[in-house]
Amino acid sequence: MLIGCPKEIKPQEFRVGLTPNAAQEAIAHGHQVMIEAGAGMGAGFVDDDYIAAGAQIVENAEEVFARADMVVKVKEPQANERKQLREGQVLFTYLHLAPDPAQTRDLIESGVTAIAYETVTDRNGGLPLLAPMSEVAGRLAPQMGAWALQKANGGRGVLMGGVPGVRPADVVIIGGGVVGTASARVAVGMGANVTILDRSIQRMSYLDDIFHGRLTTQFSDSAAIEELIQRADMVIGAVLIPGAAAPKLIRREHLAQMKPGAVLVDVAIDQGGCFETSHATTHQDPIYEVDGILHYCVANMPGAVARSATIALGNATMPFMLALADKGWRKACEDDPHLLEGLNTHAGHLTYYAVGKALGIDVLAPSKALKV
Ligand SMILES: NC(=O)C1=CN([C@@H]2O[C@H](COP(=O)(O)OP(=O)(O)OC[C@H]3O[C@@H](n4cnc5c(N)ncnc54)[C@H](O)[C@@H]3O)[C@@H](O)[C@H]2O)C=CC1
Ligand SMILES: CC(=O)C(=O)O
Ligand SMILES: [Mg+2]
Repeated sequence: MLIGCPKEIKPQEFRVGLTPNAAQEAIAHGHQVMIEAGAGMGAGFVDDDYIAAGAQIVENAEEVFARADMVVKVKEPQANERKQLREGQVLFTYLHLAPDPAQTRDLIESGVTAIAYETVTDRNGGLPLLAPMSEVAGRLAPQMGAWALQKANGGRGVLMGGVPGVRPADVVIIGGGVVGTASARVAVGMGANVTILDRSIQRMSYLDDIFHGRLTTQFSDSAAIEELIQRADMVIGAVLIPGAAAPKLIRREHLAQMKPGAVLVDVAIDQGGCFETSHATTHQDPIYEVDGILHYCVANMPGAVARSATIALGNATMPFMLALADKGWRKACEDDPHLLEGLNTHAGHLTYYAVGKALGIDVLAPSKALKV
């Protein structure tokens, strides 16, 4: 199979879909790999690294999209990239379709077989291709929030760890999955007073165990959220209902009850965000203010630490990428129901139920899509 990897074109996205190591593995499996010139630069991989791995460098993305049997990327295809996708081609990348009707329509119309990293599952009920980036974004969230809390950036001027005789920042984390746990680890490490909310008692029990009383867990209902945000300096939104649009847990009227200059970090923004007033921002212009409350809503946070994030993502995607290349998408998905969960569009059909529900589009069952 000919595997192609274009340079990412989303603003300030420096990750790359294939590392030189992944390219070398694919070539060892008998495949050909084509990389757009300069695609790895932002993550510290030069063209010569790919050439040494046995890959071919091509001058532009058009050639990658035109020739590749499978396109491997990081971010959802942008409008210009979507025009170049076609039926019979496999696209393997993050998609986040539920909050993105335009992308969903374009992918369906293109006929491409699109497998979304964020909906591939594992046998423990986890999301193995989302988890590495959730680890990264989760660790970044308190760091970005702490920066926004600084007075010069519009924040309350509160230091995360406080100082002797002065209270630390109150940090509320909604959602105690991979992002929430990683955020808690960093916020606790910075000395903040951390409360983490989830709806899974089992998950809170795990968090209670591993943090040894260094944070408080609380069941996530609207009363608890309303009470906690009134004294919060920072709220981190880290909920997920896989594949679905994020529930809006803080609405605009709640902002008036918060402390002026408090910060909302909406990590769940790639699924539409869990605060009503959130809209996606970029690393170039990451924060904005609504009713005196700062919002940080960067939808590709790991792009800020592109090298660490690219390697972490590449480690996770490699076995799936190899299975897709070795067996073809159909056999790979037939053999692995967890990979089949990643199938979001195929041959003009939407094949993921939570997206269909969010956007009101009919869905072809993935098991039936295997036969189309
Ligand atoms: N902005 C960015 O750059 C990035 C964003 N993300 C996003 O972060 C979000 C979280 O991802 P993960 O932590 O990997 O998911 P996860 O599945 O590990 O954790 C989600 C948690 O939310 C909990 N939850 C669901 N509904 C809830 C509610 N109403 N209140 C409180 N908790 C609730 C679940 O029980 C679960 O523990 C996703 O939307 C993901 O796409 C992930 C990586 C990068
Ligand atoms: C998960 C995701 O959207 C990202 O890493 O950018
Ligand atoms: Mg994202």
